[in-house]
Amino acid sequence: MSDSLVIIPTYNEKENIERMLNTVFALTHPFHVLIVDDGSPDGTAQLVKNLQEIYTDRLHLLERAGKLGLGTAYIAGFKWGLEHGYPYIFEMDADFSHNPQDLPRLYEACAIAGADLSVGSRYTRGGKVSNWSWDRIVLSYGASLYVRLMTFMPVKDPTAGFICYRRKVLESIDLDKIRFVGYAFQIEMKYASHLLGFKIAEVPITFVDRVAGVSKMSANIIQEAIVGVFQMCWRSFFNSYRRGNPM
Ligand SMILES: Nc1nc2c(ncn2[C@@H]2O[C@H](COP(=O)(O)OP(=O)(O)O[C@H]3O[C@H](CO)[C@@H](O)[C@H](O)[C@@H]3O)[C@@H](O)[C@H]2O)c(=O)[nH]1
Repeated sequence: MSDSLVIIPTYNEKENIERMLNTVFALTHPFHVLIVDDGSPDGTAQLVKNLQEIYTDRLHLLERAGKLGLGTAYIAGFKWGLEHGYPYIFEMDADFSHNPQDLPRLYEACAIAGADLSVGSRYTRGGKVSNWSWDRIVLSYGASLYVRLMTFMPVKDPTAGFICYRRKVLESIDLDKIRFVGYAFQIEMKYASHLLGFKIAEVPITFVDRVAGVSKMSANIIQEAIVGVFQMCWRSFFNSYRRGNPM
């Protein structure tokens, strides 16, 4: 048994997933991995099944029928991780935009330094973005500013998707109340954690744009974030994300 589960959502990541898994499993800390694949037409899930023959106890696979969005993939993964008893549960992209070598630093920020969740942050001191197009930088930085102004969250990179959660955070949040399915899901999870009083630490990382495969960013995802953040703040005025509270 390991104390750490890394959830990696995948949609058409055949070009990245084998190298990613080999890298994670070569780390000194004995991370386990759960792949949540949404029926990738490129055969990502079959490749993961082949790798399960090598990484028998450490590599798990959840298959879903179709592309249901990043947010619901993580929610399914969180529920699986909680059911299987992991004390620390991580989010990470499959495409090396998050460097798996940074996983131990996120772990230490929680397990040693005492944060409830640690966020791999591009916009905290020491963090940066490498080889992104200027329009993607403007969009991402603008989104972060917008969210910080709307929510008053003390998090410089609220859209970040490289995270370590202590299980108590995921147990406290009513995961069925998380409404965003796209990347705004990242904002909503941090917002819920913040409202419930959990201690959020930002760990500086360098985010590198993917070299293989394509981003799944779309106009719908951006629209969900702009309109949705406003609705999210409004709703939270009246109700709580805490498990057991009506919303
Ligand atoms: N299962 C599943 N996986 C998905 C889906 N959409 C994307 N993914 C997976 O989610 C990861 C991130 O997808 P990308 O499309 O590469 O994301 P990105 O544009 O680089 O966005 C990253 O940065 C954003 C902030 O700038 C983050 O908000 C986002 O979570 C992600 O880390 C990849 O492993 C990808 O295969 C989906 O519908 N279903």
